[in-house]
Amino acid sequence: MSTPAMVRPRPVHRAADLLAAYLPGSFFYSSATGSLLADGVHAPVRAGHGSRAAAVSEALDAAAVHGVEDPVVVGAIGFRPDAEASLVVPAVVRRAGAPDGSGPAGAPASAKWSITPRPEPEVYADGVRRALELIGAGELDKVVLARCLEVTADQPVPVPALLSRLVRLNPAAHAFAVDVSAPGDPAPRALVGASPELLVSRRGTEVVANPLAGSLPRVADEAENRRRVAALLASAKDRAEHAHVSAQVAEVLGRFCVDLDAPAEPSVIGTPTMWHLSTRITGRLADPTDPGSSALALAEALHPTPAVCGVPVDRARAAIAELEPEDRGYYSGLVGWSDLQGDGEWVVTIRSAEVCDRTVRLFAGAGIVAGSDPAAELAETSAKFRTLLRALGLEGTA
Ligand SMILES: C=C(O[C@@H]1C=C(C(=O)O)C=C[C@H]1O)C(=O)O
Repeated sequence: MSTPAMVRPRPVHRAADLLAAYLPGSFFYSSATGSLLADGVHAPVRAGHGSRAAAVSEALDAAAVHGVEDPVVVGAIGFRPDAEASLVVPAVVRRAGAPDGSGPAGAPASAKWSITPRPEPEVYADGVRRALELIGAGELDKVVLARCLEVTADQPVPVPALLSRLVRLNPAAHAFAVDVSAPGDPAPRALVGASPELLVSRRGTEVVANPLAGSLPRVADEAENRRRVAALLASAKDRAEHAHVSAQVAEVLGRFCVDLDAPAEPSVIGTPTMWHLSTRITGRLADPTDPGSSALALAEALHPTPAVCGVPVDRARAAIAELEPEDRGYYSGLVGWSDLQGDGEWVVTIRSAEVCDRTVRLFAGAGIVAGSDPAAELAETSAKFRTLLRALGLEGTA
């Protein structure tokens, strides 16, 4: 079994050192398994939907032939099949352990802000009603509807400080910052976030996925939080919403794995702002030497899970295109890294924003199934925005 890149013996850095060294244009990723900072571009990886995993393996092989030691590919892929992707073999990679809560916290930006919801909250709630009609008519079983907050400051938003605060406030999350600048952007564009959701990781033969779906906002009062956790576990609506995701993830991984372990009952995980039903699914790869079983190949086979799209997937995509006025861009896509051995870690791009100069575009979505309540779904998206709003120093706004 190959040793995962992030735990290979390395010159010792602390996650806080990597965060302090992060500059706009770098790639940063941290999770409970370690941290990675990548700079420069040895080679970009250009490939479309369906051929990315193969292009990534080729780019990694070519980088190894060119003498790059332990090459990795890092980056992000957008939601739609024809969406943008930003994948590179970086020139320099530094690794460290998991964030330990130390390091720069970065003061909240003191800028003046204006916040524009897109669409207006009532329009989002109307979209939920329309989705419920489609579900009632038997067109759909589940669809995830998202909305956007466009936040504009009176000065450029400092991405390093925002990233540091995201990591400090969400030490257990999969935190990331990816340069997603594209031709035509008025300034460099960064995708930043603190996702609670592991799409898939692969280390040697071991595969792990941790789908989430079915949520309630977390509050300050601990007795109320205990009630919410119990309510979530007891809610038939939330369990049905969750089961769509856990079943699809287990079905897809079952094509690649032997010894798949998919618990029948969800548990609850907490983030600083939310409670989610969660299922940790593990498996052993049938053929780890097959390039078609790389971490990114698994991620592409899973994406989009019903945690961000819906069931059936094509009708859910069509409903999203009809009911969401804003293009999702990188939101609800995937972010992560893959190495030469095919190991890697890819997370669902949620609790995220795209930052370009003075503008921050936040997205948050909620799964709609029979029994969903438009006001509760709207409140759920507001609560999900809190991850980024807190990091921006804009707590209490949505
Ligand atoms: C779509 C988002 O989150 C996803 C949807 C969830 C839900 O509908 O309950 C829960 C966690 C995530 O899988 C988001 O945060 O924007």
